[in-house]
Amino acid sequence: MCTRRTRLKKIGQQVMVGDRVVVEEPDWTGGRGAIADVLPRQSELDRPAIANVNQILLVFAVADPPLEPFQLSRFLIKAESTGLDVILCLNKCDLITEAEQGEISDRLESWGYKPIFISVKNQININEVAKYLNNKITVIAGPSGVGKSSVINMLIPDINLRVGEVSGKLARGRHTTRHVELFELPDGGLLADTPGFNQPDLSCLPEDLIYYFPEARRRLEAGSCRFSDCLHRDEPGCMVGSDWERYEHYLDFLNDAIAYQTYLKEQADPESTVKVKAKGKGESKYEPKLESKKYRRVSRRVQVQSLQDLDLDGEE
Ligand SMILES: Nc1nc2c(ncn2[C@@H]2O[C@H](COP(=O)(O)OP(=O)(O)OP(=O)(O)O)[C@@H](O)[C@H]2O)c(=O)[nH]1
Ligand SMILES: [Zn+2]
Repeated sequence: MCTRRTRLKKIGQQVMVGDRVVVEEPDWTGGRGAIADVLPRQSELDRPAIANVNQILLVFAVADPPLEPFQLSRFLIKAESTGLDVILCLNKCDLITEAEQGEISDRLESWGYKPIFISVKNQININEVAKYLNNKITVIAGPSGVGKSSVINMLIPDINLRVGEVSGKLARGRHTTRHVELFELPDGGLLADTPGFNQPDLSCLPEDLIYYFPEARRRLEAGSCRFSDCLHRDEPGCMVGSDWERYEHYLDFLNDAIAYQTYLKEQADPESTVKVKAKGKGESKYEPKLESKKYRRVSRRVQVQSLQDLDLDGEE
């Protein structure tokens, strides 16, 4: 509803969903105004393109569809790679016993997570989830059919999402992957939805990957590997080791990451317009390749974070 001041256009300042802006000359009745300034962003996600997101609410189901560890791991890694906080919510707990819940809980604790078991059907722990979302900007993600729409409906009763119906998908902006909307939570805070997808694309660098595993990250916080370029595949003096459940997942994702890096190197010919700037500790990022060093911007405060391909719904 607002226009962007010419000055902002000249400096190429984009306005994103989630941005805090200064609006001049607001026309309250017409719902119009002019955006004069965009305040510094705390975070920036691609896909969905939202600024100032605080956390990701990852929703999985304990059954129907069955909880698949490798798929869960993949979503967790993708979420961790944004650098945002991750809340793991396991829905449909009405479908399993308490003992089964305990087993899942123990297992995920060894991964470095403390899942919240919920049931939209039996209204279990919904308030617990609501507390986490209070006054934060949250993006909800997870595979298809786990109950994301059901959770959103429960948290925001007047949103009128039609659960499990194709026609209801329009309400979530599913028909266009460009559509991003922040919904207001009744007790304060904003929630954005991402369309369902089954295999998020992992486009991180090999040296960053290990930091997206909390259980391995902990070991690296306790001390460094002997080799600074250690990829934690049994190198001598490695602090990470192989005695952790998700080590196999790590090796699998590492192969993807190495393939990705090879691809980037192939792209890194003089014609290429982007390059990867690796800062280590999970902070690599792309930046435009500039002619010479003196034109390069000094390190940006705002960390450009990517939640790419969270909306690979195939309709783009
Ligand atoms: N047993 C049980 N079923 C649930 C629960 N929550 C949701 N469901 C059912 O799970 C199915 C999928 O729910 P949705 O909310 O559409 O799932 P979604 O994650 O939004 O799925 P997509 O729109 O495909 O991304 C529906 O049939 C719901 O009724 C729950 O707590 N327990
Ligand atoms: Zn190592």
